[in-house]
Amino acid sequence: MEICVVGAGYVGLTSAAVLADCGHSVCCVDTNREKIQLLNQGEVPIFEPGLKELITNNRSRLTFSNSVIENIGKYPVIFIAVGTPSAPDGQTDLTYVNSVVDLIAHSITSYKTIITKSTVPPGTNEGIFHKLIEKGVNPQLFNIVSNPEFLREGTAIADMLHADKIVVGKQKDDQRSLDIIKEIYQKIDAPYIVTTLSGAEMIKYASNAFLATKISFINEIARICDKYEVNVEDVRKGIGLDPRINPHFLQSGLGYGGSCFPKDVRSLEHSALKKKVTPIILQAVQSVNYTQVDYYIEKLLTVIPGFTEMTVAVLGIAFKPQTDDTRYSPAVQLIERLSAMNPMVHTYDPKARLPFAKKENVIQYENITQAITGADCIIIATDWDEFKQLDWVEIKKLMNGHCIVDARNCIDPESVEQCGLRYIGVARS
Ligand SMILES: NC(=O)c1ccc[n+]([C@@H]2O[C@H](COP(=O)([O-])OP(=O)(O)OC[C@H]3O[C@@H](n4cnc5c(N)ncnc54)[C@H](O)[C@@H]3O)[C@@H](O)[C@H]2O)c1
Ligand SMILES: O=c1ccn([C@@H]2O[C@H](COP(=O)(O)OP(=O)(O)O[C@H]3O[C@H](CO)[C@@H](O)[C@H](O)[C@H]3O)[C@@H](O)[C@H]2O)c(=O)[nH]1
Repeated sequence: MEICVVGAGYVGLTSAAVLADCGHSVCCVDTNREKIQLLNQGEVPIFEPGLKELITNNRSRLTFSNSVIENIGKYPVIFIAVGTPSAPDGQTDLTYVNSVVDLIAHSITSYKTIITKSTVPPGTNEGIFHKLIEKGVNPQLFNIVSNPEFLREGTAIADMLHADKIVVGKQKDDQRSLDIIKEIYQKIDAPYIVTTLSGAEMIKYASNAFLATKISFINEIARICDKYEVNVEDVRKGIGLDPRINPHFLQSGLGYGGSCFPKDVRSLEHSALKKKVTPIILQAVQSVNYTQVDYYIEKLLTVIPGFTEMTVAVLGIAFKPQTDDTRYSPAVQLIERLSAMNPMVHTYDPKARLPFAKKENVIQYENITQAITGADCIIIATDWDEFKQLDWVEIKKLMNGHCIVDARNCIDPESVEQCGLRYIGVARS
């Protein structure tokens, strides 16, 4: 198949590389000149494990270009993988998706299968169909497919290659698109869920909202555990063994972040309110998450005397390990709060850079040793493996104080305490 992937972000690049690896001829286009230039020089503008290698191995079937409209016009299959950020009122900003639809309307001369990978609110793909018709495009010239993506950053390639499902939303009686999708994903062994355009859109939002709900649920349970001196890790294990609950997405910490959960839960809330449905659970999920960093800081102020006088080393900037993405990162939120409160904040992340303008009292170090040296307190804000494997005897020698705050419950309390350091987890007494 000849495929044009529009958008060279996390999803666009991963899709392009995986589709090329499946034997298709793929052109990935983006308006961002710097990204395309880097890609054409053999570099990858984001950190995603294995992506650089996959792109390099499939270079014969994979091209990158800034000529967006030319390639949209040329290819029979178009994947829309552009960003769908939050607008200030919480609804999804469809500017980028709409700009691609405009380009399709301007360039279409032969039949196209238009596949939306971007996460878009229920009704959007129906809207794309009507928009193209309104712009005078012959309905015989295209079909629209909603094919949401469920990959996670950090494990994006495996998630795509070994997807647990392929969701296809299509228009009634459109067998042609389903056949094309099945050909595209021929090498991926996953069950198909075939539904309407809006059905597929809703599956994506419901999936993210459910996972976010699990996280806020365990974070609320952690708050209650804390007051009763119960170890939330025991509770997590205890409930997680029940197959109806399962152990995934029950790790308490600073709350969920990233480019998807915060914006998608908010967008679903907006979609509900638009139809006069009060999404009580979605609102509660967000309420727990919005307050989680502050709740945790309050706790530190209570249990660590003189906390505001301390030099704090925050380990982790990315919203989760194995990515350089800092969008809605709770670690960044934490660093910002501490910088307004503490005299000095050191930080270190194996891949991510601080996304905000330089602050006098915040220093990002290039290695962990420098970040820790002289710190009164260390806070683990992102659960990178590098932080789980630290040698606490050596750490103690470098520190000025003795507080180790494990804001992701990712290290063994005993190994810290054996070295004469104080361990403070999330509801982990
Ligand atoms: N990041 C994830 O883990 C993930 C997973 C599943 C689904 N999604 C969804 O996939 C979509 C893309 O997410 P992302 O994280 O890859 O986004 P991103 O912000 O990393 O990348 C989007 C890219 O689209 C490009 N773009 C915007 N308008 C364009 C246009 N008119 N023509 C060509 N390129 C254009 C931008 O320059 C940018 O490089 C979003 O809807 C997101 O919700 C993301
Ligand atoms: O038990 C857990 C699991 C995750 N998190 C946090 O939740 C956020 C999101 O994590 P994760 O889901 O692993 O990352 P994403 O790459 O954002 O992936 C989510 O969002 C994508 C974009 O829609 C979807 O495709 C994926 O299926 C969905 O997992 C991160 O801040 C994690 O630290 C927790 O706090 N506790």
